[in-house]
Amino acid sequence: MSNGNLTLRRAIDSDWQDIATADARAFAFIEPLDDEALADIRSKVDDGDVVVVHDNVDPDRPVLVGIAMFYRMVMSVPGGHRANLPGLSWVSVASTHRRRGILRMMITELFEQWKREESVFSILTASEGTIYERFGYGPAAFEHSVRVDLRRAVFRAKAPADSRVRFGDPDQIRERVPELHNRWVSTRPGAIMRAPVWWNMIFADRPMLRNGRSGLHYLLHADGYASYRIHHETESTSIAEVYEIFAITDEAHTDLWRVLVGLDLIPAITATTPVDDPLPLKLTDLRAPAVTGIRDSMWLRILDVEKALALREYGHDTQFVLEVSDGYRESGGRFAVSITDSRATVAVTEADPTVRMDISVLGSLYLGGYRAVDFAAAERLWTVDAPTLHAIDQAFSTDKKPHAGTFF
Ligand SMILES: CC(=O)SCCNC(=O)CCNC(=O)[C@H](O)C(C)(C)COP(=O)(O)OP(=O)(O)OC[C@H]1O[C@@H](n2cnc3c(N)ncnc32)[C@H](O)[C@@H]1OP(=O)(O)O
Repeated sequence: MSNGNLTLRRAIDSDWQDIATADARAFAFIEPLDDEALADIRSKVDDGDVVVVHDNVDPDRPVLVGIAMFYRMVMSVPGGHRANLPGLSWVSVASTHRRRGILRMMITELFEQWKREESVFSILTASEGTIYERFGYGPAAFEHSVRVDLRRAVFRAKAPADSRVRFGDPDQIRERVPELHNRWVSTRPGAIMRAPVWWNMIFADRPMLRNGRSGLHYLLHADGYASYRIHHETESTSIAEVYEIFAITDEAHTDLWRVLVGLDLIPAITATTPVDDPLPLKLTDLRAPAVTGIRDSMWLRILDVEKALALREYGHDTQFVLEVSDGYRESGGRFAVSITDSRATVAVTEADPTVRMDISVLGSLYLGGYRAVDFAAAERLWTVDAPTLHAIDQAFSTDKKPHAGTFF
């Protein structure tokens, strides 16, 4: 594909050093990824899933000015079904070439590929909140940043007589952690499964990506694990930063957090948690874990409304005619939706709509991260009457809030 002096093609082997340089500039890294870290990334993506744009004003010296790629990922939807889907990532355009339509050119190319491949959804983690809605993505999962004050963190329940948590040695970690994570994926909508190549990068724990923090310490439980780093917050104080904590059972969640809040000689722990994490309810002082931030951790784009609606389970049986607008592609239309025994049958219809919304709003509702009543209050979702809104709200709500668990 070409557009004036710009050409778009799939990446080849010799592009990767330029990709690393361009990526470091675009994302304000101190240094480009080194050879090892770049090899880790390359092991997770096929060059055929990476698009690059060159400026050919000087045909002897084409300059790389745009990159976009996608990972082939698997995500859990409400009810536990796992969907294959492209995860858009590494999107960048050189500062010298911004706002000339290069992002749009690359996304259009990838959407064409996903159409050929009959993808039902696409996901991404967004660098800014204003870029991706125009392409039909909606914020779909959120996470809290928390800082736990260890002087105030006391569990209500007594500690069990026997500790059920152990530090893992490297062999145990490699053997058990991927299996525990895979079991956790089934417990949350929006949870992203990790292929073995993703684990290689995590277990390699490259010093370059630690930003001066310690290596990872792993805590293992029969039904979960946690990993954390120590870092100097001030010259005289170190704190622990939880890298990840995934618990399949409530008991494992309590046991792992009990060990973390019992770490010696540090005043605080920071962590990223699901927005409905029960830790504050387990402590005598609910203010011990202070929420220091909330982040839209994953955005979802529905590419095929009929298939997407039929894939998940629902919290309430109902019928409605849904009109979806899609200003970027042709995924919208009118759909008769009938939910019985938590499953939906969906068919294209000419009937008058009883619910209307943009495709990005449907993406935001799909995993249960937002409620329909909130979008109605924001005047971004219309229903024919209040009972219809209530029914839609009940149908799309989930017991647990979505949590992706993997940044990409
Ligand atoms: C999934 C991910 O990888 S998220 C990471 C995204 N990358 C970054 O944040 C790295 C730094 N930023 C960049 O590299 C670039 O500024 C990009 C990729 C965000 C945008 O690239 P550009 O080529 O300038 O975008 P392009 O000109 O195609 O713009 C497409 C549309 O998005 C809009 N847009 C682009 N960037 C932004 C922005 N930062 N904020 C708001 N709107 C934006 C444009 O106005 C344009 O709107 P329109 O077509 O509806 O009129």
